[in-house]
Amino acid sequence: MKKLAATLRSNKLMDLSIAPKPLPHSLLKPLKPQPETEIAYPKLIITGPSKLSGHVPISGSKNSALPILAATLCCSGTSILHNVPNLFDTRTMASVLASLGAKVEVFDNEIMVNTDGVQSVEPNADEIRKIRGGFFVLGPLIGRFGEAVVALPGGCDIGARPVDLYVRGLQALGAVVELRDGKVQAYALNGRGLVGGSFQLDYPSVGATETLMMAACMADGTTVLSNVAREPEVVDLARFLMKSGASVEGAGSNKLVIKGKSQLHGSKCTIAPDRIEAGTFMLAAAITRSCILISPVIPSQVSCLMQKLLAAGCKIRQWSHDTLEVSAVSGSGGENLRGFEVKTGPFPGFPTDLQPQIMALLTTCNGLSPVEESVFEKRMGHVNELRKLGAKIQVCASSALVFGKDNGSVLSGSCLSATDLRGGMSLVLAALASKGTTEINGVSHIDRGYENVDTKLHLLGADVKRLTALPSSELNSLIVDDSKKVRLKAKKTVWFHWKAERGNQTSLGSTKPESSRQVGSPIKITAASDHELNQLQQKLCAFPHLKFHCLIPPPILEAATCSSPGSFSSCLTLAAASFLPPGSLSKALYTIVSWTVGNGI
Ligand SMILES: CC(=O)N[C@H]1[C@@H](OP(=O)(O)OP(=O)(O)OC[C@H]2O[C@@H](n3ccc(=O)[nH]c3=O)[C@H](O)[C@@H]2O)O[C@H](CO)[C@@H](O)[C@@H]1O
Ligand SMILES: C=C(OP(=O)(O)O)C(=O)O
Repeated sequence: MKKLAATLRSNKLMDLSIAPKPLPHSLLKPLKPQPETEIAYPKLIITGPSKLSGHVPISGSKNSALPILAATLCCSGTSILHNVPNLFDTRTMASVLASLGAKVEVFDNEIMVNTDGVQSVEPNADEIRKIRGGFFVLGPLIGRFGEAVVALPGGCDIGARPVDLYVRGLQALGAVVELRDGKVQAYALNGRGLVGGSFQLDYPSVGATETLMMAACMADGTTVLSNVAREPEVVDLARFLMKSGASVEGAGSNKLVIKGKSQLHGSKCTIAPDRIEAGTFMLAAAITRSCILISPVIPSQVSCLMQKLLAAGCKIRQWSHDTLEVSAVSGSGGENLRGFEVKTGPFPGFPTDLQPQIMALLTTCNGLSPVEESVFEKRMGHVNELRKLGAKIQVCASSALVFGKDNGSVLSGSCLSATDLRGGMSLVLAALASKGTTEINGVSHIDRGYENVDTKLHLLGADVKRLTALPSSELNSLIVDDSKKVRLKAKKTVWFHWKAERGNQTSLGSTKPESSRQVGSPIKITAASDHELNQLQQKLCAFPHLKFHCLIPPPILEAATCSSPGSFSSCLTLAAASFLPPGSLSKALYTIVSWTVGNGI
């Protein structure tokens, strides 16, 4: 553990007699995650307009579960978390903890973490870069072990999302913090551990508040953090830490007073319901002019949204302490909902994580609705996609003006791509209200934050289908014979879903192999080198979304297999071409931009 501190101390460039200086703001911007391949699958196919009815169960909160999972690193022994949503982000967080040496066991919605075997202060950087919440382990690691090396995080691409407040806050607690090779490297300056101190955040950042709170719980002495975030997820984290033996006062207000303890112990915790998921389903009821029951939800956590929906003309009834009924059925005013103004802000302001979804609703209301995004500077990615459905929205920087139904917004199905979590969900909501069929690509963004979203909508009566790439378990073998031919065998018939482009035309298709090319009979791909063969194998084994650019001249379309060595991408192109229906692409030069193997529609 002390290796990092020793290395940093031996660095001649670093003079420990000088107080740490803040790192330049520009250096602290997270690296943008580089998507290796096109994210097309899974897709959702939604046919609307939908009418919803019945009850929807709300899962545990992603944004509470992530910092609480990080906080288990503060605790010796075992922590048991119930009601953890089964999401890409929580599974990734579990791998982050495991990469440090923690024992992590996942049973459906329960996660047990035992940190007694933690041997590293450097979590797997690839996992950290996939999500935002992974970065929060910085606080517990430096708090408990005196040092940490954590890669800059990923998460939704909705702004620069720098981490300067985390760094300056840790420096105020006596840490030396450096940025090297895209990683934040930190150690406690006095060689023992952090010391309590005071720090005022320039902005009430949720992640920085949570990270500093966890670090301060194990600092020597008292820490005062001011202008902190007041979000319910911060309160949930404080509750878990206090159950584990910490002393945290003021959670939910803008000032935290934390008395450091030398040790915290594992405890049990039930993750609170996800207020953003609940809010999204409230909006689903409104946009489809339906009536649904939503529980569990803590009404005070969605009061901002309730005010907006009531102003629009929806009816909301509280059935019990954690059950709401949201109704926008025709006859009760639902046909003609009124537009309204939205400005996002830190809690108790309107949540930025509901801005894209409420914008979808506004496209179906009457009147002009101004929307101002004040938390993230680049959270308008959904607007272009909503426009493809027929929405009329003008954008200027972080503000938008939504022209409602009476100003010409009429939604009808189209082919869309999700580019971030909540933006993706706004497309789902709009698709539910659209006439006809909408295909939504990039649903993996939505799966980061909504557990079983398609099943929940289906049970409410929506016509929603999920199209997935075939799971690798369905593939029974990838055979490489002596002549280095790669054969893909599947247990059941697979389809090839492809996307081709010619000029500005895009063509999407799904091809079932002809009988002569049944899966089970091999796709033969000759690789140009062992290296390319390895690359191909790895990609196919991991169930890939292969992306390549290669023109297919019509004569080669006739070829069923590639018999001579060529480049990796041209071999794949030929393999794909061999599965296209004869003549489908032969009339013009197309570029295959992506293809995947999956189930039939
Ligand atoms: C995993 C998680 O809990 N994610 C939530 C968390 O993200 P996250 O914790 O990343 O969001 P923050 O509250 O930190 O970000 C708010 C604003 O503060 C800025 N900032 C933040 C830190 C910093 O060191 N410097 C800085 O300038 C950000 O760029 C952004 O403009 O809160 C956001 C705001 O409610 C939510 O949208 C996210 O869903
Ligand atoms: C922005 C979000 O997530 P993250 O911070 O994990 O990217 C979100 O949940 O809307």
